[in-house]
Amino acid sequence: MDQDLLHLWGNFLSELQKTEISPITYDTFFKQLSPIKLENDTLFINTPTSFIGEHICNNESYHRYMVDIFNRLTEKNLNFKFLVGDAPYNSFQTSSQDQLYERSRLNPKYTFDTFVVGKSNEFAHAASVSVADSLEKANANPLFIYGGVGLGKTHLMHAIGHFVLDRDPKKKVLYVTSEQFTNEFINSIRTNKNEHFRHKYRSMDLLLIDDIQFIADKETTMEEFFHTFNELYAADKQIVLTSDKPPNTIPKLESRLISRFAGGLVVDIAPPDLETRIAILRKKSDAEGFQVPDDVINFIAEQVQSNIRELEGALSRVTAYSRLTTGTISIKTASLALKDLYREQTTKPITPEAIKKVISRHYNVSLEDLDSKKRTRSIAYPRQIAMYMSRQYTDLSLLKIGETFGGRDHSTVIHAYEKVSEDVENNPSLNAKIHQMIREVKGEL
Ligand SMILES: Nc1ncnc2c1ncn2[C@@H]1O[C@H](COP(=O)(O)OP(=O)(O)OP(=O)(O)O)[C@@H](O)[C@H]1O
Repeated sequence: MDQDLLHLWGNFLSELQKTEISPITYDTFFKQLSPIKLENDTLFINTPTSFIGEHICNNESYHRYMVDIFNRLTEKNLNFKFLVGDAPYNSFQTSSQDQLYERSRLNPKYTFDTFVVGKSNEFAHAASVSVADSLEKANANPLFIYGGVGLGKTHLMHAIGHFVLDRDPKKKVLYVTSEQFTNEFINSIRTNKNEHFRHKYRSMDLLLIDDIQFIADKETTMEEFFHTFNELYAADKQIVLTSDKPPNTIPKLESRLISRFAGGLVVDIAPPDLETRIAILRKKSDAEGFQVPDDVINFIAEQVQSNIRELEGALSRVTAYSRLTTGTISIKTASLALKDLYREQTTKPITPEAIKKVISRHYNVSLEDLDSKKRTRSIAYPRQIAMYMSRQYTDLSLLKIGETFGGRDHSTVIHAYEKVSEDVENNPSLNAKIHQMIREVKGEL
């Protein structure tokens, strides 16, 4: 086979693995493909079964990843034709609506319509809708969304972009990760195009920057971002940022940026509760046209608890596995499909009570003292760690956690969470200790 084509395909696969495509989806679908030939901007791809080709063609975000990555690698907008054996099977081409989204780098799948709202994300969702709906006013500027991996921050950010563009396609909207921002900035210096870079970013109506925590250790990029931010802010242009932590706990982030971020609207997304996970799976399976029985949806939702990206990956794996084996989706096929990935839930549930017991043992503090009003450091700090763990490892709201610690209010829990998050970042041994304690809570040690 053409070595250049093989090389291109290898680069595509390794780029794809850096995206949000889950390892399960990658193994189940993309790894099975192989390139045949590249002819007149059309890439012919072999798929072992029509199901795999169909699955990829019907999924707009997979399409987007393919278009984006090949565009970067070849500087061309390729079309793709899938073949099963030698028979033409299916193809997709880039439409003008796609081009608009492509300019803004928005994923067509991430809209408010496809976002399931539950207790864990309702505030972040409401804030995002309000920002999108009143763009001109830029009342909450910046909107800063933070939370753990795979919980929907990027999705909400894109949804804001879609809402704005659907209402007015002339608006200048741009989504970038902080890594892309950094790379473009560095390239602009290298190629003497810094003015162009500045003009591009500073003329946006809506700038969406994902994973902003990654610019914190890059001083010159941070400086550039600071000026971009100020200019957009002064012109009442909306900025939306996401991060894995709140602004004041991002290590090495300059204090002038912390105060600007905190001056906008800061909202968090927590891991979804069971009901929300079920609703997400139902919505995804309906959207993909999968007929998944309720008991299987419940089963998957119970297996995959903390991360929505993994939840989606598990659903894809179950449907693919069922179709390729028995042809029907049942609890039996689902548990076989997931058996290597998720051990049966034999661990104990994580609750504030169980956390307090472990903390009490490790720090030699009584359970009564953890709930008491005592503020000596030897009691207050273990209490703060227990609150942090309750926030980090359970679905409970701040209010509920406060209640279980002797009726404290939610701001005390936020304060404890932020303080301990910062300590965890700066102190690897505390981080390790918390991991060990959580394993004890789960009964694994
Ligand atoms: N509430 C939701 N409803 C429907 N789908 C969701 C929801 N939240 C997340 N998802 C889906 O889960 C996947 C991961 O979400 P997303 O990429 O937005 O997470 P993230 O918080 O930005 O993660 P990371 O920190 O890793 O970048 C996406 O496919 C997204 O569509």
